[in-house]
Amino acid sequence: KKKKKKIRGVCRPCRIMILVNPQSGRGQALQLFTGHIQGMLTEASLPYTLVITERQNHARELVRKADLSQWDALVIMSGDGLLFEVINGLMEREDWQEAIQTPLGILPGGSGNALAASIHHYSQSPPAWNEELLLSCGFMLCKGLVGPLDLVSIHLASKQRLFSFLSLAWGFVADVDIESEKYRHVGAIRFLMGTLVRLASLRVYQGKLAYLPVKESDSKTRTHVDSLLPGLDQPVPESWTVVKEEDFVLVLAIYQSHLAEDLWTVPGAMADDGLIHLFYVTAGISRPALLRLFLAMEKGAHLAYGCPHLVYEKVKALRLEPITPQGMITVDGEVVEYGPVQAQIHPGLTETRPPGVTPPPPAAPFPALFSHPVQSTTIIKP
Ligand SMILES: Nc1ncnc2c1ncn2[C@@H]1O[C@H](COP(=O)(O)OP(=O)(O)OP(=O)(O)O)[C@@H](O)[C@H]1O
Repeated sequence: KKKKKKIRGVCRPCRIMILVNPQSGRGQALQLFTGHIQGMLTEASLPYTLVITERQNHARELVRKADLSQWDALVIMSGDGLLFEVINGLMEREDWQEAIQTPLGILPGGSGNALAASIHHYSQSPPAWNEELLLSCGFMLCKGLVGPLDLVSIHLASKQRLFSFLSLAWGFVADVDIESEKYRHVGAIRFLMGTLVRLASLRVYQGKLAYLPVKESDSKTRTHVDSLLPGLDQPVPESWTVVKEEDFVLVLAIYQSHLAEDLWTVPGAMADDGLIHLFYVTAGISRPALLRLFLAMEKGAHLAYGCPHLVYEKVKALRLEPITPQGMITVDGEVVEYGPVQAQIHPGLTETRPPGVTPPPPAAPFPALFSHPVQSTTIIKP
């Protein structure tokens, strides 16, 4: 049984900062907030402060400087990109260890909404899309339960280090995600449109892939300082598996169940399972077979096809070194510098419940809010 804590339950009302990106999705996030969420928060007597983001990195700068003692939770109403900004803004702070434990929430306002769809799925509710998903996330937010969330630390060739809660993608998935942004006015269907366009000009991407597989005997012990990752200029350790193939159609490392509202990519994933779910598709797959995989993903049935080009591994760390000179790599759906990249999971391990906070009832729904309970040894900033 998962332990969950409540952000309320102490003697004063909870204070929530809600960051809304008015440009996200079809540009209706603010209207969706006022139409569906505002009344819910008022009825639940949850005081909040609304911040409307004005530009890229606005939220990142804001949380980097915010007095976090003023806030019990930071909630994002946008796509996954704004949460990526907020998490990295928190990790850039001097007091990042404490800052990253601030409960974070998400209300779907984008066109992908992978984390919102994943959280809804973990709550064991039947699938929901669009406004129904928003309402579900709004209800979960009002219930105020907090659970742990895994983070993945990502190293780029420029020595930049990023923190990711969703995915690292190269090849087909990254291309579709970015190329389909121009269809964002159509909502979630943009991914299907992007998939069809990219299928028409299917590419093979050359590169080297290696990973550290999870072993049965592995316990979810706390890891040190990206201890699994050698320098990017060093060879991978012998315990790693080096993939023989070097011609790929896609490589996708994902750590939540959903890649988008209607893409149930990892049927067994949990928010804090301590795993990177690594998928890759090798060259030679036909266009119809690739399309079938993505269509089957809506019901989480893609692995059942036994497609010989699709490989799925549970790993703790991985390294990708593209050989193809140009291409797209995305982290949580955002483009990052193209080149060698490696990643390691940091399990959202311990769940500490502050003294005096009553444990939630056993039948409590899954939390809508997450924190990453880091220990001083878990992640050390460069
Ligand atoms: N007012 C704004 N104007 C333009 N861009 C903004 C604004 N506020 C935030 N952003 C940026 O928009 C980017 C995209 O945000 P996000 O992924 O959350 O939404 P989205 O792209 O609509 O979602 P999805 O990827 O699911 O379609 C983020 O990088 C964020 O920095």
